[in-house]
Amino acid sequence: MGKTIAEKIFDAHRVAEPFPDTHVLKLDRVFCHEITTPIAITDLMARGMDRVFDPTKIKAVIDHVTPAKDSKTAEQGKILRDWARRHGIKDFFDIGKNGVCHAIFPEKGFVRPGYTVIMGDSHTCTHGAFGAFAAGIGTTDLEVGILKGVCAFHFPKTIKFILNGKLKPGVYAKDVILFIIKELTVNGATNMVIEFTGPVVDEMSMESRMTLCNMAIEAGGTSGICYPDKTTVEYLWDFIKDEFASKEAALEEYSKWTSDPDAEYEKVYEYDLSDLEPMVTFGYKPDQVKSVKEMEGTKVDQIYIGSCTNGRIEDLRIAAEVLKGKTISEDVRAIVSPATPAIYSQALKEGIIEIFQDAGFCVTNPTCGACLGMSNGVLAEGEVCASTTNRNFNGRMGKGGMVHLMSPATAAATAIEGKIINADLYQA
Ligand SMILES: CC(C)[C@H](C(=O)O)[C@@H](O)C(=O)O
Ligand code: SF4
Repeated sequence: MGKTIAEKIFDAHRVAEPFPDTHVLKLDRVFCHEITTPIAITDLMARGMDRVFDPTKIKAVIDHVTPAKDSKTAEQGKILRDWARRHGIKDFFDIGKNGVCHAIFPEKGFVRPGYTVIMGDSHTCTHGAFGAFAAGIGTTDLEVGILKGVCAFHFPKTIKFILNGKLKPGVYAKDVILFIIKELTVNGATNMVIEFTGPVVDEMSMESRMTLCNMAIEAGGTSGICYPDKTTVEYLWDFIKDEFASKEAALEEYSKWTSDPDAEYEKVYEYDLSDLEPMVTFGYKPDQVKSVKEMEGTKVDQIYIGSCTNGRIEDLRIAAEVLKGKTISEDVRAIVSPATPAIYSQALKEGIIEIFQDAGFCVTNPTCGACLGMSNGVLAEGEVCASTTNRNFNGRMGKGGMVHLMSPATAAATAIEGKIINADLYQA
């Protein structure tokens, strides 16, 4: 019987199987941010176990609320900062150099095909875009990961999506993943890995694959995963060129991280996405999804473009294309948060920041910011936000606020209209 990519990664990392269906895996990366890691650090200190397994495999960032907005968030940042210094964690990204964890860590080349990655953050599944097994975990697992460099998982039961056809212009990875979550429902992939395969994925950039994998958790998935290919090698090349004689050699090595044709799946879904329309959520659950056309005319108060889902350069380019030479409706306010300093700089160079500002957007520093309703764009009671983020839970961006999840193109068009609208009106 063949194996899935996740099973192969498990086989290559398993150090023990102490109980049936408990696979203890060696970790290649432990990622950390200032909301969840300080709890683990404080607990480890209290137990007299203030140690780390390998400072080169731990990467840390202050990203959720930065610059700090109050004493509590200042303290969280301080605990993480002091810990990184104390243990010689060189890859620690603080104010001025920091960005959203799931954008900055891949951008720095920290994720490779075949890796195991954990983080105390639910959207860690994003990194599966590189052909890695990447999972969000809780405080206890994080503590063990930091101390020992291992983590226990159940067998990676896998659901496979074969995405055929070619996306229409104006339809993006965000529309694809919203469609998939609608099909799966919010529990449809609980404790399972979601494999994204097929011509639609093959055509996607790494940025788009990250958008796809990012929302695997919104269907309950442990990790999203794409097979590494030429696009993966191109993206990583600057970081791996000393390891391989050529890109072809890298591709050959990474190709082992692919599922066998006779691998066993829990379920296989196959779709032709050639007719897929832009999608948007309408309720408080990410599986409450309709086409943008069905939701057209819904009034919004705020537009937010950013986050680990859609705050990358590709996303800003797409939104700027729609916004170029236009201004946002007088009835709304709009905020954009480039996900990392490198994305911000690139957007500046390309004139994208100017387009956003001329259109009337507020441009913030790289941060999770408004995404989780803790800073930089909290909604008031009863307000509605058109957002490129990944969660529309009740009150997510502010108590009593409502969020509609959509692509950067739809968000940009919605900013111009002040109501949800299909971006095709503004696209050449
Ligand atoms: C703060 C953190 C624990 C949380 C998560 O795990 O997802 C956050 O990133 C979010 O998106 O709500
Ligand atoms: S951008 Fe939003 S979803 Fe992503 S890690 Fe930050 S808070 Fe969580």
